[in-house]
Amino acid sequence: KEEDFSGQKLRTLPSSLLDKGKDLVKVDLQRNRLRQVNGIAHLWNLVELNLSRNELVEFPLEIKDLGNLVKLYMNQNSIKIIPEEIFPSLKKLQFLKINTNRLTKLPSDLNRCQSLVYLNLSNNSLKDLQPLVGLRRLKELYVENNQLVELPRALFRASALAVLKVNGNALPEEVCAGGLKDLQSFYSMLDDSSCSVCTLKTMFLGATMAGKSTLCRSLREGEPVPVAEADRTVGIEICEVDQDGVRFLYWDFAGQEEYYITHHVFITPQAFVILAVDLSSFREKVGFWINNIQLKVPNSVVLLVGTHVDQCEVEGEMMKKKNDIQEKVQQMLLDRRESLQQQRKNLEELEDVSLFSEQMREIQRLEEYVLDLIPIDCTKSEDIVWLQNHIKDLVSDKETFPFMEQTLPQCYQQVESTIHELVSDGDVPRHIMNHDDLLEYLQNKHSELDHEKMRLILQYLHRIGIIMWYMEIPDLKDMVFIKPSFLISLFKLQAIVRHDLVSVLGSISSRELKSENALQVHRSRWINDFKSRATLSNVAIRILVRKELQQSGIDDQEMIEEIVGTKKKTGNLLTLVQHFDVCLPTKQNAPLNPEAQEFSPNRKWEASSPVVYDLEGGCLFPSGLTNNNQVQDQWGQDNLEDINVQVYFSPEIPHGFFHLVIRICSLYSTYWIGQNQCLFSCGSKRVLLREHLTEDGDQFIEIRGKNSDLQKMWDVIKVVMMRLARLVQQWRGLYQFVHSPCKQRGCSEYFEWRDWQDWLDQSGSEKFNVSEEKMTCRNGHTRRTELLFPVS
Ligand SMILES: Nc1nc2c(ncn2[C@@H]2O[C@H](COP(=O)(O)OP(=O)(O)OP(=O)(O)O)[C@@H](O)[C@H]2O)c(=O)[nH]1
Repeated sequence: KEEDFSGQKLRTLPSSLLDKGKDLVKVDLQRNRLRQVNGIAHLWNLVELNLSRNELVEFPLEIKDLGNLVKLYMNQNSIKIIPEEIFPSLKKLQFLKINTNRLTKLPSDLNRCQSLVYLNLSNNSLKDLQPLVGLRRLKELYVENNQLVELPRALFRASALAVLKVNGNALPEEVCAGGLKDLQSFYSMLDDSSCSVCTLKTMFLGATMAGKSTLCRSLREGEPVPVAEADRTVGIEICEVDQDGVRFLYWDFAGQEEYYITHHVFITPQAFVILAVDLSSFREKVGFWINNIQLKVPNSVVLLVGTHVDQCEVEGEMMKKKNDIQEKVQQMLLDRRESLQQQRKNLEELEDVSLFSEQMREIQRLEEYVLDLIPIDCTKSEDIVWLQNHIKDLVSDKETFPFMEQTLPQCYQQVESTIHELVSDGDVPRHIMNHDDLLEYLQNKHSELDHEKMRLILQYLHRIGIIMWYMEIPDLKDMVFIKPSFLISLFKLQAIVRHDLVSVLGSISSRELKSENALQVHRSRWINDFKSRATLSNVAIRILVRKELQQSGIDDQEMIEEIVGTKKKTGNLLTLVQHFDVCLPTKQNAPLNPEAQEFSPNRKWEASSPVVYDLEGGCLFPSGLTNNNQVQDQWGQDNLEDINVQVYFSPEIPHGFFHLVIRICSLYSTYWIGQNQCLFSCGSKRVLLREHLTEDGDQFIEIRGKNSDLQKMWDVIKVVMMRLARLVQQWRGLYQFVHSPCKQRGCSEYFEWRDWQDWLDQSGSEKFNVSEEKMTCRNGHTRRTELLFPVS
């Protein structure tokens, strides 16, 4: 009664299948090359049909005759249109997957398929979901990554709907992420009254001393504002400028290398980037910046602004430099486009192209937008005014900035004004407010907004940077930074993210040491630990932060304690930087206590003198590590029988990416970290992550496991790859390939992983698509498959 014809390169339905006629209830035809399924109507008793990952362009009309169908898989084809009059006949159909196709429109009678409970329409190009209104039993609906600008209100009134996923559409991000309830709240607010707003987050990026702060402040004032060299940006500075109906939120990023690792947190999609380039200097790495931006936010608009024109001494130097940079940028973009095209072509040439439809979509989505370089002299009024006008013209172009205008409920603005009033009234001296207090205050003024609605508004205000509220961090969710500049200045205060840390540590006075019961010897150890192991004791962090807070005039002890933390409780600030992966918590290993009382069941066990375990933890700053010695010592030699998976990144591994990868290791209790390697133990298994970077070559991260129990090792590798994949989602311009290298010494061949994304997707029903017992590489070396692939 069941037939499995999957993965057989079929182009038509075989007669051996069709002959079975009414006897069949379930057929699996996934991973073939079917463009039509003529004859399928013979199988009129079918209850489940899987046609996913084929080459269907048209939805087969004959499916209409399969009136007993309960489950239908049509995902990962190239279907463009579904004709009318199919779904009304499928009276029993409960489950339909038609995600990852090319649908632009749904048949208007889809809502007559009244048994539907599960419907997946993600990854298409749908603009309208009206045909879904009236599906009374629908419980789960997936419409992620389409082109929806609006959702029919009646959809939410369907009482059965319990899951609705709409990420990746032109709807406010936080609303989509929140799911059904939030969508309901949002639309009910929108129904009350709406307005359209133009907000543009503008980020100033570029090398240190390039003139970012000068540009930012001068554009804000409309005239040159000199910035003293001593007044370098630390962390990020934010300000707001209203110009001709457009609200610019300027984010001025610090250019020093120490801060790059915090950038990824604040660089958000749909932004305008002003990339400052010092034309009088020869150290500019424009390519580095553009690459970073492209990898993280491929759809942002980048304007290159060349500064210091007045300091280009030799005549013609400026033009030469400008042309040179522009040429290089053009070449870089061209290379990138070509490499994307090549990747696409490679995929298209593969035998079973349907397997790669998800990847193809990803590649097509990537595009870049870099505008010509504008040379200016930041000390000249007319240049600043000219740039201001130029930006004004640019942003008024809807093609360049399609995302700028959004329709939002009117109450969003009202709540924002209330918060501004609150801050300017000076009612709250602290810039930080307890979440419940803030909510109470706001609800007093806006009684029509319930908790849920207010939360959505606060989330929106957080996204655009008006307030900062990290509701996803348990330790911080009760706290709202109603003045984000304060948070940034905390980062600035954050004694620990700074370029001159060693000298700051050296300047800690005896009195300051005493406040934490520390001695001079401790101070020396902190300096040594930081220099040699990139680790800083929590005690030192507390001293530095307290000092900075006091220096900036904050004397509220309760608040200082909350931010700084105590021996028992981590301060807010540390929680924050750890959450942002700027540093990792480390435990200083306490030596085993030989006096410790042995544990035996049923006998009361008492801890030995707690003093032995009272060594305080610290923070590790991966960016400060300079070698891999410790990791190497622990790992020993590579072994030919190690499990070895290579995850390639195209076009390259982003700057600072490996520091985030390290985080994966730190989730296991025993781990060692080096400059570009990290190692962890999970039970008896050891797994090494190693970054391979060459300027011109392929860049990849190697995951290597010492071969103990194979199945268990693959399980651990799967966890690592899942975390890696989740991390990569933050770099929308990044593309991954996975290989297992041939295990023969000296052989450069490899085995390509195909279905690894499905393998990682725990909800995916498909298994890993390798069935042979042994695999042979192109050079003829044979190995057992389970050493190369996680065969289930
Ligand atoms: N003569 C001249 N000086 C400029 C120009 N642009 C910036 N400067 C000066 O260059 C120095 C560095 O400028 P900043 O704006 O602080 O540079 P930044 O990129 O913000 O630097 P970081 O904060 O370290 O990242 C300051 O002293 C500016 O006054 C320019 O076009 N001409």
